[in-house]
Amino acid sequence: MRFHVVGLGSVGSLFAFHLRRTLSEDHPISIIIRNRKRFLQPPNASTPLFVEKSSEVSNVRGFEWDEMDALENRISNLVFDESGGVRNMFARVDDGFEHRRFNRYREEQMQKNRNSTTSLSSTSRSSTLSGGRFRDNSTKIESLFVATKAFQVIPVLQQLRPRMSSSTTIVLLQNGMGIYEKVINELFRNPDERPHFVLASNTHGAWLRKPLHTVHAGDGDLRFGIVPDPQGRDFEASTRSAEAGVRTRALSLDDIAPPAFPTRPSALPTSTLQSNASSPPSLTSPDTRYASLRATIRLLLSLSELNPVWETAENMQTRLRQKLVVNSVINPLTALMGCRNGDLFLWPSAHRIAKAVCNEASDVFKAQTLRHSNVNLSDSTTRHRYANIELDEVNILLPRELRSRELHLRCRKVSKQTADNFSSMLVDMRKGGQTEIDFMNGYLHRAGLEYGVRTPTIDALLWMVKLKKSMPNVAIDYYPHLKN
Ligand SMILES: CC(C)(CO)[C@@H](O)C(=O)[O-]
Repeated sequence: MRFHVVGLGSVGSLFAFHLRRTLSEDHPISIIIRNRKRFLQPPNASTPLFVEKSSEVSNVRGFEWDEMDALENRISNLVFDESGGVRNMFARVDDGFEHRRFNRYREEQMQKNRNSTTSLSSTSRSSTLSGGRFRDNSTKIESLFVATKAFQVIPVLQQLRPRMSSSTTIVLLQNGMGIYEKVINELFRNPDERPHFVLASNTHGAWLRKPLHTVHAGDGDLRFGIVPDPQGRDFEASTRSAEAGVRTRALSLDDIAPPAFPTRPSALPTSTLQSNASSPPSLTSPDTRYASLRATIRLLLSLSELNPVWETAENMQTRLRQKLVVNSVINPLTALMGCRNGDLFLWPSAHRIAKAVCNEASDVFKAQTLRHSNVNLSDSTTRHRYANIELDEVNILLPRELRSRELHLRCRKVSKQTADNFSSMLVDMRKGGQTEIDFMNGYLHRAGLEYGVRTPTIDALLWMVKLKKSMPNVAIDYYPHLKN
């Protein structure tokens, strides 16, 4: 079975490295790159990926490289009007230099595009140019690890969608929350045609020394959970099994699909999970639809150096929310202050801001939990009781990890564990690129509005990051006397 990886930042590179090291050579790994011009030499099967850990550098080779057409890639985010002119632009740019260069020649490219896509502009009022525009690759995608930035997921999946089906498995590895919901709403509304989704949360510290060379700076873990099946298959049946004793109830690959078809599991790494299914399904079995999901989960479990943990869907939601808060504290504060993660909590003011964010986020989670719990608010006594209580009293319904104090402790712990790192948001901002703030503080802000919870500190950080990103950093140059 073939696995694809898209997004070759620090996390994507670390993943691709460990996938290649773990999988037998019978299983090709294709790295989808968005622009070969970013490489000094076009990559090929002997192009290595390097990972540096504790000053020791290792490398692996043997990848296949899929190239998204650079021009198609850029123009796929342009929305054209009837005359072929640009109506709106969601240009995905990697840094300020790319942006400026892109601006310089976009008119020329657009002109070429207008000439070659007249039918597009004449048939629709407003269309996006997208959909499988790979120059020379149309391989079907069975399993895809998406390690791009959160804001790149939609355009990238939009382009790859023609190569996917309801049997494909997509692993989302982004920081932040709300990405899966956006993907479903914008790209896969029909549950019958929807691929399988796995949500993952990575806490390993990693940064790119240069393209294709990742520094694995701090050990963390890799938690992942399968999004419940719209077709109703229960991926967690074994955890509820009446036959198994409480101690032996665990997630089982056999709840996803029986083994041995069609992924030649002898060629996959040996899973620590034992299979107890009797016989492989037939060629026409509906289990073929779930084969890539089983193989992907099995592969994730075998990435032992990344400390993988398969979580139930419910536990995964807790993990994702916990990480969301850590990111909503550390990322904007380090990006605004221009400091390393470990510098933050040396200062009482940072603690105050972090505590306020954790309180607000925990209140949002309590309100969400209350709304989705079994508390029957149509019952007037219960409604009266809950209408008058402080959100604190709902603590009992909230997983311990999402209580304010625990969240604050978690922020401090991550800041310490990644003390020498520059956060991804600080790096994005310094490169002049887009940040993931809309999927971090932005997600909590929107949830606060939806559940009627005020989030003033979360919002202030959100607007300040946006302000910092948009305001040119020149003011001081106009007033030289202020520099002394
Ligand atoms: C947690 C975090 C801030 C640690 O570096 C990381 O998720 C990041 O940089 O986004």
